[in-house]
Amino acid sequence: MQSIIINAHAKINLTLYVGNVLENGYHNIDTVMHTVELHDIITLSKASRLSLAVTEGTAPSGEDNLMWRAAVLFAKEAQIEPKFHLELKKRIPSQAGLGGGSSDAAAVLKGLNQMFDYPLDMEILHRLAASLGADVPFFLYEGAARCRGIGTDVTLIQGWNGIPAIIVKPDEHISTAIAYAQIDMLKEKRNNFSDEMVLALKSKNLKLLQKYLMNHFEEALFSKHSVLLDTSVYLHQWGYPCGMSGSGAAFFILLNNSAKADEIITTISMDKPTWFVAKTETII
Ligand SMILES: C[C@@](CO)(OP(=O)(O)O)[C@H](O)COP(=O)(O)OP(=O)(O)OC[C@H]1O[C@@H](n2ccc(N)nc2=O)[C@H](O)[C@@H]1O
Ligand SMILES: Nc1ncnc2c1ncn2[C@@H]1O[C@H](COP(=O)(O)OP(=O)(O)O)[C@@H](O)[C@H]1O
Repeated sequence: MQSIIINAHAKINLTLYVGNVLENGYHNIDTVMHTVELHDIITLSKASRLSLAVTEGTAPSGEDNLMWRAAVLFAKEAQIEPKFHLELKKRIPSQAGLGGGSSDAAAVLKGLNQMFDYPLDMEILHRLAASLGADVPFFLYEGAARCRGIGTDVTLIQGWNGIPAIIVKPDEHISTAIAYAQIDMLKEKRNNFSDEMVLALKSKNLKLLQKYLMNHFEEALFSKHSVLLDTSVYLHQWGYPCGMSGSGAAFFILLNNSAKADEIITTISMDKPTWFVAKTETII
């Protein structure tokens, strides 16, 4: 196989409980993540050297791109020369809590493994993924999962395919590391509803899902970033399940009706012309 094209999907966090901080600065978390259809497009080709081109949208080029680091790690572990061309069409907004960079990195690991006829097993891929970022292992599996530890302990759960969704991102960028530091300042935190969220997905009950959405980054960041609080209030006006994804600044709305999603998107696009707004759906 000379080349391969892969869709690298975004994720949303339906729950995100942040617990204690570890000695290395990372935090224990408990999060229910779900893949959505919104995706970057990655093409991997055999070449004479390692190169990377971003041909649509904006993302770091060269070694600063997680895809590059994933390719180097893969080649070393598989004991082959890193001679690949990596092409990225970037459609997932960056620094948004949608895991775009992590998903791209996982797609490179999976794609190269397929291209070279599976030299690495899932356990090794998981280890390489975890060394690239706490969110990366989830994207090896996709669908729906409960992720614990620092996010790298992935348990697959029953997902809910095809919930119409809207992804919205105001003009704000939040660094994940800074967002975690803000959580350490919180005196009180909401309960962890991850057990309940697993059941809400299993029973495909949108009301239950709405009841149990939670994200500690909302509590930590809304008081410091008024744009985020304002966005949350604005998006809740329609009465559908709505929350911030990961460490922000993207939000999602989940609906029971695709036509209503179109209507809401038209309104948001008129009210907030500079925001990123996209219609998508959950996928498993
Ligand atoms: C918050 C979450 C929730 O899904 O997603 P995003 O909002 O970034 O999408 C993840 O935990 C982000 O995972 P990821 O983006 O892979 O994190 P990494 O690159 O490994 O780490 C970035 C920084 O976040 C902090 N970090 C990350 C994970 C974790 N469990 N505890 C942490 O404290 C560390 O300060 C680290 O230096
Ligand atoms: N392939 C990539 N796509 C996007 N960002 C990347 C990529 N590789 C590295 N990065 C870096 O990672 C940072 C976080 O990006 P991203 O993964 O989109 O954030 P988040 O996890 O918050 O959704 C970016 O600011 C960028 O500098």
